[in-house]
Amino acid sequence: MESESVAKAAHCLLLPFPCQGHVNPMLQLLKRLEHEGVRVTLVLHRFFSKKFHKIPTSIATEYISDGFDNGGFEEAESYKIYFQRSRQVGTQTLGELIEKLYRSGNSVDCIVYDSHLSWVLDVAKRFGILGASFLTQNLAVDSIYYHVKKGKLQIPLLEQSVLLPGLPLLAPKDVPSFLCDNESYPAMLDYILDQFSNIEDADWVLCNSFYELETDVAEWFTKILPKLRTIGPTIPSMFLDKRLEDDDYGCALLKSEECIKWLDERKKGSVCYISFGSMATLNEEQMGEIACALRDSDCCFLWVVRTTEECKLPKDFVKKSEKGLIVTWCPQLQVLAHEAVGCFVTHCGWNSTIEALSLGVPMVAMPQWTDQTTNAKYITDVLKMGLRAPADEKGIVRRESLKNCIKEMMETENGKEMKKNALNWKTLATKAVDEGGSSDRNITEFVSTLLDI
Ligand SMILES: O=c1ccn([C@@H]2O[C@H](COP(=O)(O)OP(=O)(O)O[C@H]3O[C@H](CO)[C@@H](O)[C@H](O)[C@H]3O)[C@@H](O)[C@H]2O)c(=O)[nH]1
Repeated sequence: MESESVAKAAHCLLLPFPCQGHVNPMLQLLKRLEHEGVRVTLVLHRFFSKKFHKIPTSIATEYISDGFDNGGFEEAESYKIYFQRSRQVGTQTLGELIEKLYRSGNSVDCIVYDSHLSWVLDVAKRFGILGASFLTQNLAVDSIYYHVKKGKLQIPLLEQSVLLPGLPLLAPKDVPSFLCDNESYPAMLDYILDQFSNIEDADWVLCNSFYELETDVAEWFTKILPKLRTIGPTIPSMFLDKRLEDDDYGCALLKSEECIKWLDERKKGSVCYISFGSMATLNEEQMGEIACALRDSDCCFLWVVRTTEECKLPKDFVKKSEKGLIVTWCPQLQVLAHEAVGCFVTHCGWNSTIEALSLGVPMVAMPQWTDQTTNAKYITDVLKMGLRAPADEKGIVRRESLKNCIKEMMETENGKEMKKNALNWKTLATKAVDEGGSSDRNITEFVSTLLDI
């Protein structure tokens, strides 16, 4: 009876930004809210839902349109056109969805939306619904963008370093890439900054980070945004506090290939795992340098090369051997949790970064763009659990540099020290989400607001 009345009390829509790196943390929050007795509906962009390899049937799912139902960003003529039209059509179709739900007696109390979809807050307000903005990048990056949006940091950042409250001194190479080069992707930069156009009006601001990880910047930010709460790492409980069983991500854009059996046959700490996430595209020269670094390294390797990137591999490169395995997609958390994995060469997407620190895996940072440059700075200088592979004047990380970084991580005392630091972060991350931890308390506080409605 009790759970029935709770279920009636709160219905929350969760609306992720349509890409893998944004849907994963939202799904974890969804499962946690469900676990606490909140009724949740996942709202997906229609084009995005078609890309999924699997969406669990247990998740109540609804759809909205962004005006590009067949291809999303890829269908639009430009980012600018996509962002304008998706805001307009999204506003309309989300409103229609809420009305439809009302008519079927399924009224909505709160919408948790990816902060990149800031227009959702206007829709929530129009219907008198609570709006919770979900920051899927970390507070350091959010703070930098916030300062730019509020006119407190002038861009482009050329030569000068930046010092902001609660953050280390950031050289131009450490700030989000769009702030140094604000001309290549002006529409994308505007869109990113727009996360902070109305954030003060959100009823809640949730962030996929944890207090112990970003204490100083969290303290500063909560003075500006009193409703800001860290709720991460939003990775499946089975990899952290183990409170929820059989709790994998559940939604995947791509089908994972078998690689755990291959890892099972490798020695503890002997494999270097390489992945550049779901979006980054490397040029052929860079792919060739990575291939040679891996071929010439003493360690084994597991390398994720998405199907769209495979044509850039050197023609004669062997895809499966004793030493190495190339897959098009893998169950990354299981891979990072595997004892054979000794280090992770990463593009430093925030999910990959927080997953690696939650599983105690040291990293070699090869940031490509956006927030990844700032995450790389954190991995090396703040978390002290990795090295940044130096790039040359063309922006390419050469084979010798990468090989040396991998060797240092896997074979030296310095590498051992970083592994120790990584394991320390793993402990702190687990504590944050475990019962009574900082993120757990913040989620409980958020849930109690929903249940009080
Ligand atoms: O073979 C793979 C490779 C990746 N993943 C998962 O895919 C996600 C990738 O996310 P992330 O590391 O954040 O990279 P992107 O997909 O590139 O994410 C985009 O979104 C992030 C969150 O905003 C940003 O930090 C990144 O810079 C941006 O590129 C992670 O959960 C991984 O576990 C897999 O499951 N299997």
